[in-house]
Amino acid sequence: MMIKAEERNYWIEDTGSGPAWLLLHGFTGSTHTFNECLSYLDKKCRFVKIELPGHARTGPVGTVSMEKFCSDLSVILDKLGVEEINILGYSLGGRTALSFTLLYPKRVNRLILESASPGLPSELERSERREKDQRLTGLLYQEGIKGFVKYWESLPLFETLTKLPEQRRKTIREERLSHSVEGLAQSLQGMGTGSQPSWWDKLEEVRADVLLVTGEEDEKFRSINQHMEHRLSNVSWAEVEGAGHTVHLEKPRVFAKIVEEFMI
Ligand SMILES: C=C(O[C@H]1C=C[C@H](C(=O)CCC(=O)O)[C@@H](C(=O)O)[C@@H]1O)C(=O)O
Repeated sequence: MMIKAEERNYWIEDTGSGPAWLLLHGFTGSTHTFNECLSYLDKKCRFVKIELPGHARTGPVGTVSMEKFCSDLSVILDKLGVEEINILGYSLGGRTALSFTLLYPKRVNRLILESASPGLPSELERSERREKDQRLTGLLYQEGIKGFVKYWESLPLFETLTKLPEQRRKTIREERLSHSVEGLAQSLQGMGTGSQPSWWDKLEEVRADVLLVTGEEDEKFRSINQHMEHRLSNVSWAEVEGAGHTVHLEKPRVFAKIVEEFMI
């Protein structure tokens, strides 16, 4: 269903009953992203899935900053009658989950951050990342969605996905191809890693119980999460053997077990 927040309409799926969990996909993802791993969950939960600005059925809604999206999310949760929520976020969705937790601390109970970061610590790094994402936007417009996805799939960060059976890779590719150039460009500009605030100096303020999940073969985000762990108070960290950045797709059963053990 579509739910309006200010002048933006978001695609939302609200299913099940029990403790409410908000599921936030990564860049080029959709509400389908966690479907396989959730199929291995026994625990009954209410799942609220949303397609982030610029993605899939939400589509291009203008350039939405991380803070503005979190404000929209609070409106959407109000409209769904959800006061307190638990959040599972992957990559971009993890950065978004952490942002919402810090901006609306009374609303978040438990937080699972898969392959996520609190942003970039210095303005120089953020500026350099914004320039990099601007070049990525140029590639989007130059090559179109098919050419962009071909490039995106080839990034070293996703090398471990090549081990998946072709049919699984085809499904992931179809999800990445389901977005518009304009939508992904707006996502990069508004909610890109270099566009959001750095939360590094605020991690100790997080009161929610946090579970960090990284793939053992994702060196970059293992290192980031090592630093995050030192700054978070109520935190545990699961490193998944034989997985890279996209743990929930590479090891869906293992990921589901880790998540289920953290859910209450
Ligand atoms: C390539 C880098 O950064 C991107 C990597 C992961 C994030 C993501 O959401 C990818 C989801 C996916 O394709 O499965 C993305 C983000 O946080 O927006 C980053 O731009 C990198 O080397 O840091």
